[in-house]
Amino acid sequence: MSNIVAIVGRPNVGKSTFFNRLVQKRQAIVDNVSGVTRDRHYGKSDWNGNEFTIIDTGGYIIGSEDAFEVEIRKQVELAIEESNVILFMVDNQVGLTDMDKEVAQLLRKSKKPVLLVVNKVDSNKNIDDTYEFYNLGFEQFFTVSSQSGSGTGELLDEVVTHFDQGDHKDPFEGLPRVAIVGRPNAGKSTLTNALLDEERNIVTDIAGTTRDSIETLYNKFGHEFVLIDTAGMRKKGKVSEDLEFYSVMRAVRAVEECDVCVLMIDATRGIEAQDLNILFLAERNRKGLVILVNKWDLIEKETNTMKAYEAEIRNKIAPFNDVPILFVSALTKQRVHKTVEIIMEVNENRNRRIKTSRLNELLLPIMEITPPPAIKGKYIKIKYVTQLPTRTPQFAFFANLPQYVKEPYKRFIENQLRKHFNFTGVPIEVYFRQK
Ligand SMILES: Nc1nc2c(ncn2[C@@H]2O[C@H](COP(=O)(O)OP(=O)(O)OP(=O)(O)O)[C@@H](O)[C@H]2O)c(=O)[nH]1
Ligand SMILES: Nc1nc2c(ncn2[C@@H]2O[C@H](COP(=O)(O)OP(=O)(O)OP(=O)(O)O)[C@@H](O)[C@H]2O)c(=O)[nH]1
Repeated sequence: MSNIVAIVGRPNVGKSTFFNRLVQKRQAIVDNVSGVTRDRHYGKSDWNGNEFTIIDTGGYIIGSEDAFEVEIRKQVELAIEESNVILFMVDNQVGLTDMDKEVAQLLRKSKKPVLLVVNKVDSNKNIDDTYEFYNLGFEQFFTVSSQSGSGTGELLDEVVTHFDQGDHKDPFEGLPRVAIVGRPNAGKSTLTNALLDEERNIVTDIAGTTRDSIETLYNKFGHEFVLIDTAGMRKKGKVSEDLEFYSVMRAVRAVEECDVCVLMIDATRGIEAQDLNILFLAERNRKGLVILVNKWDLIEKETNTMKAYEAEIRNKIAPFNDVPILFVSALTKQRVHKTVEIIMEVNENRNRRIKTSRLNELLLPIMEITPPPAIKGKYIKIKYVTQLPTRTPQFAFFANLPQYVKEPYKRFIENQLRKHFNFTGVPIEVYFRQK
């Protein structure tokens, strides 16, 4: 279940300052693990044990005031469609502006909770100035200082009360959940149709109870999974999709709700920055991943075309490149069945559990022959390994001096795990702990 909080508001009110405050601590840790550069629009945070995703919808508005009108409308529509709670931020130092009123107008259409956040209230003596914001017509408002952090706690206490508590019944409990994502026009709808259309009798559409996702059961040829499709992704043409940011934001919810993410690439365009953003999103969320190079029917083939294409992709997505890459045509249904098989295999890999005895038998001798390099004359001794009881593959290695084990050695270990067990398409994590 995903909980997504979106921050909207006119430029310069402090959205990214607030965003950074929330994601900072955690992001530093996550980035360290994956080596991925921080996305300035998307991050993870938590409050009292409630994990959530925070999206900063700002920062890309360029050009004239007219352009602003259009952009802010898109921002707000996206926030309404894709998030669970919306934070509408205004600036107490500047006071109430016409732009704020326009944003408020758009937000009134939302059925999702909107919390008005008056930012830059740096000291209590500014509180009196905030009352003009009552004119925006929101029942409740919160005063914060993104710079110092004051007021954040009270705001978050309220935010988490609006989260999906997961108390509704999932009719597809236990089945793998699959999201098809990719840039506009990559062929997502065509693939969905190819998978589902012809055998209508075994296709059921169930609109999400508290969410807006549409979930469709795929059950053919002995394979069963749930295709998830968010309402926002389905509505076509409502928002122009030319900006990199939008296609990523549209993918956020689908990626969070899935077990396996199918990333579709248009073969005629190749893998692009947006695709990599979605891929990192899946990796950071520890989801299974399958890459489909679609529209392969349009490519002129010579010897090695496929090989070269594949090599280029693997190079671009490194270091996480133990990922299935399939060349398909959703239109002619070429290799669509194979795609299903691979999705199921990746899901199986993601659930793979390896016995502690087997891990130790295999890895201890390898680590004996190739130990981590000694640091300042100190030798690192790894005593045993175990897979953690987590939902996705994570391994703990117990050692005398875990702090001395560096990234390259962790990579080496990860590669050994991948060499001996099938974890294709699955991010795995390796931790070193004190023993
Ligand atoms: N005094 C004060 N200044 C703040 C506070 N929060 C943000 N600022 C300042 O306000 C300015 C704008 O902040 P940003 O976080 O970049 O604003 P934004 O809403 O993300 O702006 P866009 O990226 O243009 O959408 C910066 O100079 C911040 O330092 C605050 O709580 N108090
Ligand atoms: N030649 C060829 N065309 C394809 C293939 N798959 C999709 N197309 C075409 O590409 C166009 C876009 O396909 P869609 O399935 O609508 O793409 P989408 O990813 O759902 O697009 P958005 O909804 O805009 O995000 C359509 O004209 C399809 O007919 C393919 O395998 N081969």
